[in-house]
Amino acid sequence: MARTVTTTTDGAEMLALGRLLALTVAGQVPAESVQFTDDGARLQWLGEGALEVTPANGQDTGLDLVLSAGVHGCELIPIELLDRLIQAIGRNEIRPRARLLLLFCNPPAMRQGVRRVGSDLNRLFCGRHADNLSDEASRAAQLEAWVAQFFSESGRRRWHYDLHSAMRASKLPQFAVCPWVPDREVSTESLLRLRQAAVEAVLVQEKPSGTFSAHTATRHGAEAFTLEMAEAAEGTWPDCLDGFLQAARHWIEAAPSGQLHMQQPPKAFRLSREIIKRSERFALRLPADIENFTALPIGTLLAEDEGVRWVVEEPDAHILFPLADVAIGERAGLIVVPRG
Ligand SMILES: O=C(O)CCC(=O)N[C@@H](CCC(=O)O)C(=O)O
Ligand SMILES: [Zn+2]
Repeated sequence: MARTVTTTTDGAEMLALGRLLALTVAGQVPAESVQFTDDGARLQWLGEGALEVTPANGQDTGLDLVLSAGVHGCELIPIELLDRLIQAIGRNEIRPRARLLLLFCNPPAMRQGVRRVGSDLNRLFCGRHADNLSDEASRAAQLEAWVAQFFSESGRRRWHYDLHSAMRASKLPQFAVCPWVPDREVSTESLLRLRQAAVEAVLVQEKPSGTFSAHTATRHGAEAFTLEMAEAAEGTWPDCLDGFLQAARHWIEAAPSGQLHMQQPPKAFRLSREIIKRSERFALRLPADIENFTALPIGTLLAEDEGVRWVVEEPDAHILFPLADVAIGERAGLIVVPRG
């Protein structure tokens, strides 16, 4: 049985496939595409950046869990979080009792440390790659194909957490975006599970989008979220990142969820308005370092564009994802308000 191992700095043995991040960034094909942990979990390299894990015989508890990161190559914290989880599986420290699909989504952007090389990958899912000939469109199609194969068995629970980082401080350090699914309200249990992972807020979307989590939610019925992980200034590691790692470990090991019902669900927001960049004259009129979820008094000027001024009209408004450096026609910020 194939079993290339390396030794980590603390002397522990690590399966070569536990180094998926290093393989992906180096553009290497592993010598062995299938490996087994000491406990018998099966790791299979599917292609660049993609690893499928099958629990050892008799250990599968019926959950299909997708964890993805690196859709935007400059978002380093989520990439590190996923790497830590994969390495822990490769060292047999985390013992999977769920099927896993672990994805580093955008290797070219990760290599360059940029949000995107060409098109924004996270706008090309739900089939939106179809009329697009870019490399990102092919990657979106490939990711969709892996997910479709992974979720092909009916009757199993399906979860997907797509890990991102908003690249700015946030009044609510860790938050989620819940994609819109026709005729489906987000389940209380999945919201409580977010809280368990140290997620403090959730933006509940009310219209379709082309994100990866929207794809798995709408096409595969998965409980899917984009998670915006907390920022960590150099040399720091906020507790909520460990909170997420601990929760993810519990999900992978199918550990009892404990006092889930005792948790308060995250604070819910809905989208009031999307600020769309219409021309090269677009300018944000907010401080460059404004934190996500900063409250916006009525009358605040947010942005100006050709013939348009974005001024706050709604009570209890907050800013999310302000970013002027986007393509024309794309979102340059969101005005969100508490939900119901
Ligand atoms: O847009 C930002 O400021 C960076 C964070 C980020 O990449 N967010 C995701 C949100 C996806 C969603 O709405 O589910 C994105 O913009 O793709
Ligand atoms: Zn992102």
